[in-house]
Amino acid sequence: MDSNVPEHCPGTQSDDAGKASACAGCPNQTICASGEAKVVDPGLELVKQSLGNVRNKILVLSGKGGVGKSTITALLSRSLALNDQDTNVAVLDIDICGPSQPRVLGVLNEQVHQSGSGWSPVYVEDNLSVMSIGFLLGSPDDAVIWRGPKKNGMIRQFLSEVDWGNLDYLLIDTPPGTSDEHLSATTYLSNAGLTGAIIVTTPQEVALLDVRKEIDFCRKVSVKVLGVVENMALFVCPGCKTVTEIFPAKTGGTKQMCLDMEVPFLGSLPLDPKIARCCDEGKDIFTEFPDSPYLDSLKNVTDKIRKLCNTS
Ligand SMILES: Nc1ncnc2c1ncn2[C@@H]1O[C@H](COP(=O)(O)OP(=O)(O)OP(=O)(O)O)[C@@H](O)[C@H]1O
Repeated sequence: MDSNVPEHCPGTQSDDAGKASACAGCPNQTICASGEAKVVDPGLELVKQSLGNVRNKILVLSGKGGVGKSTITALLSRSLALNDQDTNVAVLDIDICGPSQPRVLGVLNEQVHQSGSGWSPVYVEDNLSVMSIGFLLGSPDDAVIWRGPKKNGMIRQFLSEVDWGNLDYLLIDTPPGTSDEHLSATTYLSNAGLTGAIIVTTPQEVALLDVRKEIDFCRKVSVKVLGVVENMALFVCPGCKTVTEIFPAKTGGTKQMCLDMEVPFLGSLPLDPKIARCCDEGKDIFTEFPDSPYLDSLKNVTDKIRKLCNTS
């Protein structure tokens, strides 16, 4: 991080830039107060250059927390990478306050290294890498309490200073909702050619309400919605095989919401306790439980996303 940024910096784009009490003593105070810093963020060009060899850049979003966004990001990355050893996939975790990719992808104790060409991501497989603020924290229990400009700086660094190499897919795991992280990421990525966003939800009404807001956000910032993935829709009892709807849909569920909002429905994934266990332990469900019905559904979702990317 740029250590010269004051902790409560209002940000170069703010009307208070250079004028807030936090700006006192900052080396950029004069340029910020003059309004010159507001004009062009040099990070935009840096990110564009850095991601020049990344074919598909996909944001993974959710309206609510806990609907399975990080899990789907991780498993989708494994699924894309597994399909073809020549397909290079990476995950960027910009959930700065709750990074979970190092744990879910089983690389919790790894460290990132800095080289002449930038930060090297951590490799989960030969063709699957991950970068997360989780690797930079002293301990997984450390809280990150940052204001918007500092988060923006971190995201810019992640997007412009990681040596990803040639990538077919970069999946970006975000925090829930529409906050500073989303605005930063969409600004930098749109300029660098963002393929689109995948939105994750459960069929629960409260989650679907928030998905509508997420779709609205995408439209306002001109991000294409590749589609919506429904998670934890059904539970098949491993003993008696009874199928239970965990969150019964009262107003038509995710499919109907997709029709109403005119966005593609990418598929439905079941609730499977093996998923939760594998993700908590950082194990790979593809090798641990290759017969899990979850994986069949995930494969269908992956195929649809691959097709959407090849055509977009
Ligand atoms: N299909 C599933 N079956 C069983 N458990 C699941 C499934 N999907 C996710 N989970 C579990 O649900 C919990 C929440 O998932 P996850 O952390 O991916 O959600 P999230 O939307 O990323 O949350 P947040 O945005 O708050 O970080 C995790 O314990 C995860 O293992």
